Amino acid sequence: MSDRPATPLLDQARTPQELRKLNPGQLRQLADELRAEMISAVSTTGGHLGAGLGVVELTAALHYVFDTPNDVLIWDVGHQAYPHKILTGRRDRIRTLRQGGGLSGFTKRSESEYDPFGAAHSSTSISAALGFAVANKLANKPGRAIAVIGDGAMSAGMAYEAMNNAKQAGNRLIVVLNDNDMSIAPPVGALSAYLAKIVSSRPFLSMREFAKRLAQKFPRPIHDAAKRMDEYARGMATGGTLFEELGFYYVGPVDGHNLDHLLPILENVRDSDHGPVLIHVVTQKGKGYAPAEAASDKYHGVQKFDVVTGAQVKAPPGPPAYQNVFGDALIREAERDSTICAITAAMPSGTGVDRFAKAFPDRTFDVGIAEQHAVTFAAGLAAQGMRPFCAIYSTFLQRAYDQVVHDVAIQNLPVRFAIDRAGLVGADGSTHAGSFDITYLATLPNMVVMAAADEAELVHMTHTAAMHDSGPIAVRYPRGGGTGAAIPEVPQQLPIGKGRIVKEGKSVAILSLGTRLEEAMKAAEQLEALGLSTTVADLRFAKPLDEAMIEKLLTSHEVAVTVEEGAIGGLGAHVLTFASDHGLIDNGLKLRTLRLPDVFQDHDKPEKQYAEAGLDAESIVGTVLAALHRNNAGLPARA
Ligand SMILES: Cc1ncc(C[n+]2csc(CCOP(=O)(O)OP(=O)(O)O)c2C)c(N)n1
Ligand SMILES: CC(=O)[C@@H](O)[C@H](O)COP(=O)(O)O
Ligand SMILES: [Mg+2]
Repeated sequence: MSDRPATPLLDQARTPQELRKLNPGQLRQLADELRAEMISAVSTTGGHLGAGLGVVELTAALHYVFDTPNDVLIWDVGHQAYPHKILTGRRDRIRTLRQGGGLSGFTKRSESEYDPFGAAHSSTSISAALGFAVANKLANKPGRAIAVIGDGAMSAGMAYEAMNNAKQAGNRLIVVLNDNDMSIAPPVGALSAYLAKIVSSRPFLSMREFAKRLAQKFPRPIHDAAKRMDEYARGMATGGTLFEELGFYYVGPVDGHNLDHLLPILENVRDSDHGPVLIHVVTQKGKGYAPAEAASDKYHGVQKFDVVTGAQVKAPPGPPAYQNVFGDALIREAERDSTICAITAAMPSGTGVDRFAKAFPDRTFDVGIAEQHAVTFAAGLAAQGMRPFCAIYSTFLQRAYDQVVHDVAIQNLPVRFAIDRAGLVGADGSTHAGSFDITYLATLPNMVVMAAADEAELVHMTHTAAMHDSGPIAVRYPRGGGTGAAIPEVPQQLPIGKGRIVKEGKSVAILSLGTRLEEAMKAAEQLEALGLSTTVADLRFAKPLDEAMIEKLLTSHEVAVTVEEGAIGGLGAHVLTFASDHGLIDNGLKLRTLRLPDVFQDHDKPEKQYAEAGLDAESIVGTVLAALHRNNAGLPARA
């Protein structure tokens, strides 16, 4: 055994074309180098680590066996795609991950030809891959579509809708089920138990075993490929019955870290002339990095960290995160009221429901990545007398919009929606921005929509929601920590549809919603310094509006500006409509609405995103001065 260090291989595998020039025996070393590179990169950027560590071998094997990008490779969610990015020409930029102007933390079409389909919201990969496969078939073009979907993502209904429809793709569609027995939290539900049963009840499918069974099954050449595949799949009885009943040929379970097994099995599936095939690959989230393997969350999402110790660089101690303020406030409500319960869609820690679960395990429901089910499940609970809090990020609630309309709002059921990650979220970028919930909820009859300006307001609004039995109600709040406002000992029940004047003034009125209040107050200070007396109102409700307060403000100030952490169609639109309906803009009022721009903003630091969106203090001041035809010195603007 030579004691000379092995020649690094990662430098020779900058693209899949280069990778495929290596011989199979070199892939083990390549995978080790790839894993080390990923750990090093993420230690400097932070981001999603555990999922990518679990698919290092799988990534190398898929790009080695399949002719990417002609064979399209679609990663579900895409948070595990850092090794994929390193092997597809982006190693030089991998340390720009999730930073302004840098690589996205998920797959993104505009970023690379090797990212045929963008992701970030889970469970879309099989549908997308099926689209590519059928398109190839219709165009009589070669090329397969491979969807890599996790066991967590496989708990969403959309995955079954796609599999139910997949037969038409034949052998052009391959689904790789990456089963690491983890979601963000441990997986839940019957599917997780089913997969565990398969994995625990039989050895990994080795190539020798695979070939032996194949030979046993087909001693004589069978010319009819369909018959061959059918017998091989059925006869092998490897337990993937659920998938076989959906029309897939199940192959597995396969050890996803054993390249000696992975490569030949993938080659066989590639060359099979029948399908679709589902390969059940078993991996370990966090594989190959001891601190991640030992962590309960397998380092799903990490801050920058010390590679040697795994110690993450903790943010300086600040106010409690909104998710935890909500979790604790809900516990207080549940102590008082035994009908209060909490539902999360696979995001217990991100929503603060994990805290509630410790206090009230019997009244906590993690339904898996199943937002549509979560909402209608909550509607059923409410219809039968419970007071359910459905805690779902703004962006993920988009997936359950029809359930909100059809099952909750139309029936006027008292479901409470705790909408975290409202507004811009920073590093996760446009796929995770909570831009639309004001628009998509405040337009619904019966719906009450609140926005917390700080953590004290969140406590009051959680209580208000708990006490609101006459129909659906939502409270939205942003990602991260609050303003440091004191957490009230006794939560107040806020009068529905009533805002509050935070600062009295005379000539300018800023109508703020949610946590833009801080910037609104800074803007008011700047405007006062320019001689413009400014009122600041925290509207608290996007629906119903505080019409009396708004009418008073609009008829007693020269300029009025609404500001919200939401896209067009939200608070500003409702205030404009109210003003128009009541003739409040007929006599020269200068009314302006500040909202998110009509673009999907890329990832960056949230404060930068809000400045870019024109929702910071400077932009509010600029809007007022422009309305008054003045410049930033407060002087009349030159004609
Ligand atoms: C619709 C939707 N809901 C929730 C999430 C948040 N989320 C991101 S990754 C993840 C867990 C995914 O588990 P799995 O598919 O098993 O992938 P793994 O991290 O184990 O590789 C969740 C719930 C999401 N991305 N999309
Ligand atoms: C990949 C994914 O969708 C989640 O991991 C998400 O990134 C979590 O977002 P937070 O970090 O805001 O909880
Ligand atoms: Mg998983």
